[in-house]
Amino acid sequence: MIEFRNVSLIFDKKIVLNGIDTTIKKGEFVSIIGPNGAGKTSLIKILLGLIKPTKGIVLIEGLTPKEYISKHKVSYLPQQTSINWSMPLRVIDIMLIEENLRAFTVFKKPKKHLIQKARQVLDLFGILDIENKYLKELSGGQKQRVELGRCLLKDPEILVLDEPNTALDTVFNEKMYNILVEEKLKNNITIILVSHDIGAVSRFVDRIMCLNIKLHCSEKPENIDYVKLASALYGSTTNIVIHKNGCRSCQFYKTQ
Ligand SMILES: Nc1ncnc2c1ncn2[C@@H]1O[C@H](COP(=O)(O)OP(=O)(O)OP(=O)(O)O)[C@@H](O)[C@H]1O
Repeated sequence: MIEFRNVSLIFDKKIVLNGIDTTIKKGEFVSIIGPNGAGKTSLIKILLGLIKPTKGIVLIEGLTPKEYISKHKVSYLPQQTSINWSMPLRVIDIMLIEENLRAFTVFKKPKKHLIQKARQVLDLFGILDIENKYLKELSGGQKQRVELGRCLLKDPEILVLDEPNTALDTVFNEKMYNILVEEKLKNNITIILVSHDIGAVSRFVDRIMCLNIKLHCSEKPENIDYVKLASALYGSTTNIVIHKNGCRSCQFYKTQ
C-alpha cells in the first residue's frame, strides 16, 4: 500500500501541492489527471523519493520511498526521455542494459534467457522487427515503445508512468492500456499513470485521482461526476466526453 499523508509542496513560495491525503492499494491501477502545472509530476517525484515534500510523508508498505526502492523493483517512465538515444546501440542491447549501467557503453553479452525475455517484451510492444535497428534510427513512437518495454522487462512491483502516450499512435495507445491491465492482473503490479487523456483512462483504470494542487477527487471512473470535475480542474466551460466501451467512433482502433 502507498500512503500519502498530508503531503504539501512549496516551490519558490508557490503552493504546488496542498495536503494530499490518499492511499493506493497494492495491485491498483490509478491514473492521476489534472491540468498543466497541477502538480502531477511533482507528486510522483515525491512518491519516488526524487523530491522531498515541504510537509507530510509518503510511505510505501510502511517504508520511505528511498528505503522501498532500495529493496523492491520500481519502474519509472519520466515525461522526458531517460535513454541517451545517441548511444551507438541496437534496440535489443538497450533492452538488456541494466538501469545503472546506462552511462557505460561497455556491454557484456547477456544470458540467453534474458535475450529471449527482452524479445518477448519487444514482441508484446509490436516492435520485434526493429530489435536490430540502432537507436538513432527509431521514430518517436518506437522510442516510446522501447522505453515502455524496458519498464515492464524489469518485472516491477510498482510502475510509474508520466504521460506515456504522448508519441503513441491511436492504435498502440489503446493496446498500451490493454497491456497494462493484463500485466496488472497477471503480476499484481501497482500502476500509477499520469495522463491528460481522461476519456481513455476511464475505460481502463480502477481509480482516477483528480489533482489540481489539491486532490479534488479520488474515485472509480464510474463514480466520477465529470461536469463537476471539468469545472474544478479546467474551468466551468469545459465538457468531458467519455467514450464507452463499444463506442462506434472508437471501433476503428479497437485492438485484440
Ligand atoms: N524544480 C522546480 N522548481 C520550481 N518550480 C517547479 C519545479 N518543478 C515544478 N515546478 C512548478 O510546480 C508546478 C507543478 O509542476 P508539475 O510538473 O508537477 O505539474 P504537472 O501537473 O505535471 O504539469 P504538466 O501537465 O504540464 O506536465 C508548476 O507550476 C511548475 O512550474
